Parts: sequence; structure tokens; C-alpha cells
Amino acid sequence: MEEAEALSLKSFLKWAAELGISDTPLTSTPLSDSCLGHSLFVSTFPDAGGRGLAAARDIRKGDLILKVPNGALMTSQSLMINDEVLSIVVKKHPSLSSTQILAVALLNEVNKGKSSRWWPYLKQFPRSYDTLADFGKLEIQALQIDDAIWAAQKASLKAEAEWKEASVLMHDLKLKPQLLTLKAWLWASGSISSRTMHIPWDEAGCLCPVGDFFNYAAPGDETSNSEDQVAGKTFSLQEDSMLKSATELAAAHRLIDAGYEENVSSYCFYARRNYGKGEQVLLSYGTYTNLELLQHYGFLLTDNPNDKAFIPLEPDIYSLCSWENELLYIQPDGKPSFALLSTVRLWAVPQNKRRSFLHLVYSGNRLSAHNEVAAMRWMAKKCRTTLDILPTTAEEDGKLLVILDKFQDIHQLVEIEEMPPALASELCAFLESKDMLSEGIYVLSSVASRSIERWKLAIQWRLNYKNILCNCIVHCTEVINGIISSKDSEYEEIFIKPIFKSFSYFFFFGHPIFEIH
Ligand SMILES: C[S@@+](CC[C@H](N)C(=O)[O-])C[C@H]1O[C@@H](n2cnc3c(N)ncnc32)[C@H](O)[C@@H]1O
Repeated sequence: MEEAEALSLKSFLKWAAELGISDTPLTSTPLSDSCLGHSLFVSTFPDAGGRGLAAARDIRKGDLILKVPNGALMTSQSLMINDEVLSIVVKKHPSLSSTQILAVALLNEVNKGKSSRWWPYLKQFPRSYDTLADFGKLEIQALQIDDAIWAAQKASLKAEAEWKEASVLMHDLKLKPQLLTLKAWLWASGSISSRTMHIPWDEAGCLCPVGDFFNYAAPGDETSNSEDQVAGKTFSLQEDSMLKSATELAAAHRLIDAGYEENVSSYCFYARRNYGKGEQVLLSYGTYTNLELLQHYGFLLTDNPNDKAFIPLEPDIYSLCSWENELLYIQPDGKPSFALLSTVRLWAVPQNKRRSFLHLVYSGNRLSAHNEVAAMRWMAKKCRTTLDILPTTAEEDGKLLVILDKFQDIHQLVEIEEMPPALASELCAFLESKDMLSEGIYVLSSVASRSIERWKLAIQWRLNYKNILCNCIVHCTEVINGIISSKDSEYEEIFIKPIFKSFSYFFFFGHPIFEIH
């Protein structure tokens, strides 16, 4: 950390302590130079979110690790209470959403500069974000998959429309010209999207000093961590009788790791699992797919247990079952979701027989060995064709990421001629658009560096998507092989003869990629 940055952080932590923010469960602590030190300290985690919070001691699952009193929360309400002009002007624009109001109030506070009471906190905000709304044209195209491209275009159009709607209000507040721009708006809405926390009284949420330093871990990981051994044992339902107090019991059963608590008028943060001293303490902001993480937070997890890959399906398929379209996806391990699997099983039944199979399909059972083979073949073929029409393969995406990492390190590119054509053209288009090549030397402005980061996120996203589809092909192949290698008698047994008169029907489903002997 640079010296200036370290000084700014130090004064922020002192400011936070003065507001009553504390990482110690004691109700009355002597005023200290920092709100942290007892349970947490600020550290950098280059591969897991950058700046974050680390355990200052061994932390036990359920421990209260940070308390941020109501008075330290930045909300539209708290900003308006201290700013009569803002409060009057906002009332004149009742059609604006709560998020737009918070974005304007945030920019209005930045406009005050050092005279803002929030200044030490505002200086801790990132200068820009990588959420989908911040993606430029090339970065959006780099997502390659229509659904993702559409989501990014929608996010960017929405941000622009909201900015235009709020512009009159910002002019009324006489904000400095640089704070009236779309760029400033993207900064404010990115701050809200990636840093606010839920509060019951304002849909826009609140900005929570220090609490917004927690980086993210997907929910559901808690039980498998070795750190659970730090404190000797994990909490579990069976151990209830051994827990000492009602507080401990509540902690063991707590479903969320952070929330506003009326009885103490504070935002409280609890450890979801045990942490060893020095380890990064993570928060679960919610259950998100990688596209959602990109959209709201500007990052993704290469190993996201909640990721979903959607494949393009024939319009008729969507009307076949009563499932919502969002339920028809492939899991990271390549297995189709329950809804997708049942839908494809039904799709593999001859049209005139489908009605009679509905109840069986909804029960989640296989209809027959042949139906399963047909369904799996169809799925595998769908994944294969979806992958084949994309401009680059997963392997090429992996290579491009390595090239870009190197490029960021040494500002040199491996010979473009040696690259696969699809990669070379993507790379050339990107370099040209960013005006990076000057007299044979690559010049990386901060804007270009940011852009490369977003481009890498897009490549990483599409690579993960392709990996899921490849996993699906493997899964389907294994299921088919499992069925065909089982004994003929078993095969016959599962087969529902009255419905399927001939095997040939199943071979007509798509290209016979798997041989059945
Ligand atoms: C609430 S802030 C967390 C603190 C943030 N690192 C900071 O320095 O202020 C959320 C942002 O942190 C980053 N982040 C959080 N968890 C991450 C993770 N697991 N991997 C990568 N980036 C993460 C993302 O940029 C996200 O938008």
C-alpha cells in the first residue's frame, strides 16, 4: 500500500471509531485510534477481492465481529437530514427511484469535497467499477453468448436512462460539471450496486463504512472448511444441548452473516464459520450466478457453486412444462437442473404420448432407458452445437487470458501471427480500438488497463460457460455409457414398451454421436 493510501486508511479507521464502529463485542470500549484490531484488520488479498478484512485472532463461527451503529450508516435519509437543499430538491422529483436518489445524494456529498462529514469514508471508495453497466462495446461482444450480451446491453442502457432522468435534479443541486457526467453516474450507481447492504426502511440499501470492506464468498461453503477445526469443533444441530447460551444457539442457527438489528440499532456482522488468525474473513452477499456477480459486483468466481449455464432451447420446449425459463439450466458440474432434465425427458417422448407422461416426468424419475439415452444425446448435441458456433474454443480463451496476463506484466505481446486466427482478430480489434499501439510500443493508459481488466472478465465468464457445457457433454456421455453397458435384461426392464414401439425413434433425435451396440 502506498504511503498516502495508508495514511488515508488510518484516518478513516479513526473516523469510524469516533462514530462508534467497532469490531469488539464489548459495549463500552475506550476510544481508540482505530475501529479495528480486536477481531479484524484491513489487508490485501490479490486473488480474492483485493482489499478486504482479515481475522486479527482465531474467530469462531457465530462470533460478532463488527458492529456499525445506525448513525454511521450512509443512507438517502441520513444524507438528507444534514442537507436541507438536497432534501427540498429531492422532494421536487418524486418519480425518481430510491436508488437514483441515493446516487444523486452520494454525488452531492462528493461535490462537497473535504467539507463533507463523510469525506474520510468517500476517499475509500474505488475510483471505478467493472460491473456490466461499465462494459464498453468490445467488452460486451467478448462475452460471446447472446444472453450475456443482452444482459450487459440492458445494464448499460438502464444506467444511461436513469442518469438522464436524474440529470435535472443534479443540475438543480448545481453539482460540478464532472459530477454531472455519465461516467460519474456510473461510479455512483456502481458504488450502490456493489457496496450497499440491505436495510428494511430503504430499498436502495445503506452504505456501511468498514462493513463494505468484506469480500465475498458464495454461500454454502461454510461447513467444508478446515478452519472449522480452529476452535475445536463445528456447531451442528446435534450439539445444541452443549451450547451454553441462547446467544450461542442463535448464532449457530443464524442464516445470514450480516443484518440490521433493531434492538441494538446497528448493522451487525457475524462469522459464518471459524477463521484462523490472518485468514480473510468473507461475507456472503447472496446466491449469485457468475453473470449476476458481474452485473452487480464486477467480478466472478472461477469456482462458483451457484453458477448456471443456459443453453438456447427450441421455443416449443419452453411451453412443454410449466417451469419458469430461469429454472432450465446446467449446473457447474454439467448436470442439467431438475427442471431442464424433466423437460428434455418429456421432449424425447413422442408428441402424442407426452400428456400421459407428465406426472412421471414431474416425479423426477427416468421414463425408460431409451428415453434417458435420447434425452442425454439431445442435451449433449445441443451443448456441442452451442459451443461449435462460438468464435473461440475454451482452450483458446484460456490461452488468451495467459497472453493478456503477460501483456499486463511486460507490455509485450507474443507474435500475433502465431495465434489462432479467432484470437488474433479479437486481440487486434481490441488494441486498435484502444489506440494502444504507438510507434511499435504498447502504451497502457489507466483507461486501457481498466478496459483490459473488463475484457479479461468477459473472457473468463465465457470460458466458465464453455467449461460447464463441456462438463455437460461428459456427464451425458457417462449416463449413456452407463445405460448401454448395463446388462441387456436390465435395459429391457426399464424400457417402457407400450409407449416406445421402436428404437429407431431415439436414433432420429439428433446426430448419433454415441454408438449404441
Ligand atoms: C463490498 S466490496 C468489498 C471490498 C472491496 N474489495 C474494497 O476494496 O472496497 C465488493 C467488491 O469487492 C470485490 N470483491 C469482493 N469479493 C470478491 C471476490 N471473491 N473476488 C474478487 N473480487 C471480489 C469486487 O470488486 C466487489 O465489487
